[in-house]
Amino acid sequence: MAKVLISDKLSPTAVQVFKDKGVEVDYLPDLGKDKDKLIEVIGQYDGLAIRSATKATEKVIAAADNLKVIGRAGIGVDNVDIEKATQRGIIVMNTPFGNSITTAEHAIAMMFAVARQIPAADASTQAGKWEKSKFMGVEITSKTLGIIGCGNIGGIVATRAVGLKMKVIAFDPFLSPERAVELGVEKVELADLFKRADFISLHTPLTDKTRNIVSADAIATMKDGVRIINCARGGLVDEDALAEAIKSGKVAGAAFDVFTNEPAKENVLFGLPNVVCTPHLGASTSEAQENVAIQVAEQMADYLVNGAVSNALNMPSITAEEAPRLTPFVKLSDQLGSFAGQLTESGLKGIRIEYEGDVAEMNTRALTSVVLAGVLKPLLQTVNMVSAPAMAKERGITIEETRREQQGNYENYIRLTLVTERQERSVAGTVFGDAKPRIIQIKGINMEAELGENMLYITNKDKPGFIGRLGTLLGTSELNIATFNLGRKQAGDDAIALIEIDGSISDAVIAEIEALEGVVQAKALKFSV
Ligand SMILES: NC(=O)C1=CN([C@@H]2O[C@H](COP(=O)(O)OP(=O)(O)OC[C@H]3O[C@@H](n4cnc5c(N)ncnc54)[C@H](O)[C@@H]3O)[C@@H](O)[C@H]2O)C=CC1
Ligand SMILES: O=C(O)CCC(=O)C(=O)O
Repeated sequence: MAKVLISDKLSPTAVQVFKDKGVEVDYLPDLGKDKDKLIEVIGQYDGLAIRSATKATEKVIAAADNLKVIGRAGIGVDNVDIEKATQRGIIVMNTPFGNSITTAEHAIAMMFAVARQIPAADASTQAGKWEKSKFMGVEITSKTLGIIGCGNIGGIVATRAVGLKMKVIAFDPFLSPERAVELGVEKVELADLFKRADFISLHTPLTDKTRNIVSADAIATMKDGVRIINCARGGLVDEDALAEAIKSGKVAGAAFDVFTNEPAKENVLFGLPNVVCTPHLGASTSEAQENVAIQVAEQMADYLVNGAVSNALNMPSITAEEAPRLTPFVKLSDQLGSFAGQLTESGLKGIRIEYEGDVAEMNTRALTSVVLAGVLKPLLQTVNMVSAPAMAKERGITIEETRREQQGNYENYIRLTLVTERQERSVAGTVFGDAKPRIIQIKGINMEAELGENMLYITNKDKPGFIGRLGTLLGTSELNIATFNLGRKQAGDDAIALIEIDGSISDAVIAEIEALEGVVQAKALKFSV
């Protein structure tokens, strides 16, 4: 039974979802803060469910010998080393929509708070002062809100702000003109946004491009009295530059939920006039936490139990509905990759995968990942379908995928061609109605073979007497033949034999086979069945 660790505070519903789906679960919500303890125990688990306190660092991942999936109950995955997880074949998934409304509402709440200085006015009033003239605010109606990053959360903020009668402008290189119209926003360039906005709200991830997107230079181009809201990620705004701009009066206020260093026990913005801060509360509503907890548990359990993949950041999705239909093709892809990989001895330069017929309509991205993992496995023991595309890329192997409708007799087939420094070698297979994968062609030679755990692959000169000699040798070596498949192009050409053996084939037997008259190549191949 798969076992999951929840190492951050997650709604208890997640525990129930895991249990209902047949996954064992340990709920240790404080463990995420104790990185040494996490490293000590992580090796026992197949899944790790987290929020933001747990840092799935390189060290944690290196110790995670059984880990298959990390699930983030939330959106940002900057607390997960995705590259290292991918290299170890661990899927990283998030819940991209479960807390978007809640976070957008927090941004709107922060905009009001900074427009009307509500926190400071509250503190003053409850302290018994009645400082009515001190807390003069501004209306937001008819003001311009500049949104940087107009994805899920930015888009919700935009529609709420339009409802509040604001003029909304947005900078987002991936925002299509159609979506901008749908949201009621004007798409603008960043420099234009800085010049025109009365309020600026950030909603991008933190990347090399977005780090300090609000810099000292950017602030200098803004309107005097601008107010800045950050409920996305610390580091999007240069906090020192903003602090100076608040002190000088250039910026009239800032509302921050996220900080460059978290937990933010101290920060250059703290205590400045009209700065409103919350401790990364954007996603903290009961509704959002229930949503993300249920969603992450369902996604992780679906993967661990059925192989369905959703919202993975390092792997194509496989829906629960398509997983059963895809399963025989996953097996075929694995067998083709493994077959070709085990026969490849010289430097691999390129991999071509052709999908024809029914299979071309399926999730070929996932199948391609499986093929790649099969090909690379003889070289890289730890590779799997998650890590294979990155590992192939790292090694400069080009991947070409083509898909077409049925043209020949087979309702579906997959042909894999490996391009090495010396040659091109191809192998093709199909899945019949019985859901069993079959090899149908090797190096252009037709045959129909099912692969078992131990296979003997032989290329030989097609001359009389060879099969007899081989049979005798296998018999005297006490190797029982389970199935025997032969193929050749024309009489007298090279022929191929693919033989299933009950038991493993030693190097000594392979050497004896190689010594038989007419043998060009002999190899013992192993498959997972
Ligand atoms: N404060 C909190 O508790 C929470 C914070 N967040 C954070 O909010 C942010 C936004 O989340 P979502 O809207 O769900 O993400 P999303 O992926 O739906 O949207 C992000 C948008 O940023 C845009 N973008 C990327 N690079 C850009 C650039 N250089 N300039 C301008 N736009 C750029 C993308 O095109 C995309 O449309 C994330 O950083 C996420 O981690 C999310 C949930 C809760
Ligand atoms: O889990 C949380 O409280 C933080 C949520 C968040 O920052 C995110 O989903 O990106």
